[in-house]
Amino acid sequence: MTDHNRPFSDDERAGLYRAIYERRDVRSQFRPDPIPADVLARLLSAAHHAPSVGFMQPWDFIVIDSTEVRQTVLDIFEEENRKAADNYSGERNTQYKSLKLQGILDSPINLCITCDRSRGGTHVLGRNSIVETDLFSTCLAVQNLWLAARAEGIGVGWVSILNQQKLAKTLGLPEQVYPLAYLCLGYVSEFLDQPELQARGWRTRLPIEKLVHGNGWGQPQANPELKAALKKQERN
Ligand SMILES: Cc1cc2c(cc1C)N(C[C@H](O)[C@H](O)[C@H](O)COP(=O)(O)O)c1[nH]c(=O)[nH]c(=O)c1N2
Repeated sequence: MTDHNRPFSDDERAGLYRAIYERRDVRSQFRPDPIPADVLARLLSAAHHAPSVGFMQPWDFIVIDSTEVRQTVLDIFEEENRKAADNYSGERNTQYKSLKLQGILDSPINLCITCDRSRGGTHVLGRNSIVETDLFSTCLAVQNLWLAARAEGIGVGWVSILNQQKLAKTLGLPEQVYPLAYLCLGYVSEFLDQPELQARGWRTRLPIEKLVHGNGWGQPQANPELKAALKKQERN
C-alpha cells in the first residue's frame, strides 16, 4: 500500500471532524495580529486542492491587506446592509441592526475568491448541462480554506451583503470574473461553540432527522438504524 492510501488514524479522523464541527463564521472575535505568509500559503493551497468541474480550477485569490481597499468594501457593505435591514420590521429589525455581520477592518486580511467563468475555454468537461458547476466548484475551494483555517486557529467570516458590481469594480475584476466570496481572515480571541446567529437568538440549527428523507422528497426515512444514528449525531 502506498503511503497516501493508508487509512486515517483515529486521531486524524477526529481532527477532520473537529475542524468541521468547530469551524465558525467569525465577525466579532478577530485579533489584529498578522497571519504569517507560510500559514496563509497553506490555506490558499488547501483551497486550490478543492474538486472542480472538469478540473477547471476557476478560482483566483485576491489577498487584500490595504486599509483603503477594505474601507471601500466596508462602505459598500454599509450601504447594502442598510437596505437589508428594511426586510425586517419591529423587534426583528432592531435585532438585525444589533448583529455584527462583517469583520472587514477588524481582521488583518481580506480575501476575495473569484470564479473565472471562461477558464478552460468554451467547453469544460462536466459543465455541459449545468453551467453553474464552476460556481459550485469555487464554493468548495472556499470550504476547504475555511476548514483548513479552523485547524490553523484562524477565523474566517464570509461577507455577502455587498453589491457585486461595486465589489468587482473596486477589485478591478475582468468582465468574466465573478467575485464569489469575500472573506475576512484572522486569528481570533475565541471560536464560539455554536453559530453566532444561533447564540444571538436569530435562528437555530434544524434537526438533522427532519432533513434526511426516504426515496423521494418528503418521504420518511424508514431505516430505524439510520434514524437512531442520526439522533445521536445531533449537536449545536
Ligand atoms: C454564502 C454565505 C454567505 C454568508 C455567510 C455564509 C455563507 C455560506 N455568512 C455566515 C453565516 O451566517 C454562518 O455560516 C451561519 O450563521 C452558520 O454559522 P457557522 O458558520 O456555523 O458559524 C455570513 N455571515 C455574516 O455575518 N455576514 C454575511 O454577509 C454572511 N454571508
